[in-house]
Amino acid sequence: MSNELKRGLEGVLVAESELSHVDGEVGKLVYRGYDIEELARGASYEEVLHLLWHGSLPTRAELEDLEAELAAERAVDDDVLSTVRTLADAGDRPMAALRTAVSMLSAYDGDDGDDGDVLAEGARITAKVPTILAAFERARQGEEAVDPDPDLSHAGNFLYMLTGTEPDDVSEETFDMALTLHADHGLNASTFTALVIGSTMADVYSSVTGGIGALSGSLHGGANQDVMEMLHEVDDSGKDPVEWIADARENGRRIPGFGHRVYKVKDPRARILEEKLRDLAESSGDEKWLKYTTAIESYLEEEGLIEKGIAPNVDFYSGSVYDAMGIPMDLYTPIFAMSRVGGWVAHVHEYQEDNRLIRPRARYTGPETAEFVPLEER
Ligand SMILES: CC(=O)SCCNC(=O)CCNC(=O)[C@H](O)C(C)(C)COP(=O)(O)OP(=O)(O)OC[C@H]1O[C@@H](n2cnc3c(N)ncnc32)[C@H](O)[C@@H]1OP(=O)(O)O
Ligand SMILES: O=C([O-])CC(=O)C(=O)O
Repeated sequence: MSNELKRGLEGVLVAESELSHVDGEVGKLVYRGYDIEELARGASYEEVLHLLWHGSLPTRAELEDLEAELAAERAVDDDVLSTVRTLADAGDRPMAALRTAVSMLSAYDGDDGDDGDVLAEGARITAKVPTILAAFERARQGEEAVDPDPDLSHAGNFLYMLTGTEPDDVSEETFDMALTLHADHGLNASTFTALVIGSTMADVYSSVTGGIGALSGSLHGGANQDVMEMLHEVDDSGKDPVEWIADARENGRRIPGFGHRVYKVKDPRARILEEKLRDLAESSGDEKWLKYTTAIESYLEEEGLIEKGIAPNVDFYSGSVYDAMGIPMDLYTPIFAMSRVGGWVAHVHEYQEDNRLIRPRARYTGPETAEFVPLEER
């Protein structure tokens, strides 16, 4: 048994997977062999779910079946929605409220005779996450929840439930593309969390709840909100973005949206989102965040950060895209979860096909022996 310590499990292989591959040296991401760029531009999120869950891009009939399955499962029990409203009133963060609500869903699963079927239960969770998030946001705004519309796509229906208005084509396509881009990414921290939980043969509600918790942190999915907070900080400072970022670097600050455990070059998803941001900024005429983000990236490149392998990741440009769509900042990470739930479900399903309990070890650095002293003598 090897005693080599791999801090943060860097580079450790713990499973085989056919789902997605990240080539961090050249900046390439594929889902089951399909390049992320082609999927982002050519496939809907529902097509990507079919690819991840069922192994192939769907035929028209298969896609219609999956769309109908998801649309039929969008409604969320009133008890769960009432808890969501309570959490919104109490000032809970949306990511925390989502974690609580997903955990609660297991009590209202509907028992379709498929108890323990990861794909069936996973599809139900995937269908309900947008409803939960939209209801949370509406409650915060003092508005009634909007019922899901089964005729709209996964992306379009979320935007509709959020605003009460059917989205235009550009918003729906942009949001759908963002969902596709975030759906899966190898054994990232939240997927690994879901897998560890799944490897004990716990239910998929537990895996997804754990995945949401892991994704919320600032080193992982939470970074998309941090990027937007940084951009506001730059703006509020009245400084030029380059001056601001130079000061931040001098003060030893980590730059959110930069750096990645696997990518040593710019994340291909960041390229696609940057391009999308450029299109949105050009058509709206509001180029502020585009100017700030690109100025920061150029400065960090000149400073040699990118050469050192600390390059823009998926979180660097996504927030500015969501902002252009009028989405509040603290929904960015829950939206990441809304997409990544598809990947979590796919990985748990795949892993459990040939399951082995995941149980690594820590090198013990405590004392060899210690003499026990009873409480009354301490
Ligand atoms: C969807 C996602 O999860 S993508 C990642 C989202 N997270 C972020 O954007 C947060 C900012 N980025 C980071 O904190 C890191 O790059 C991580 C956590 C993503 C990856 O980190 P790791 O692979 O563990 O690298 P680690 O934290 O060991 O950093 C290695 C070196 O790069 C530096 N570094 C890494 N990221 C950054 C950054 N964003 N800004 C400045 N320096 C950085 C570290 O300071 C460290 O330098 P040192 O060796 O001189 O001490
Ligand atoms: O892969 C990772 O470590 C982080 C992640 O989830 C992503 O980049 O989408």
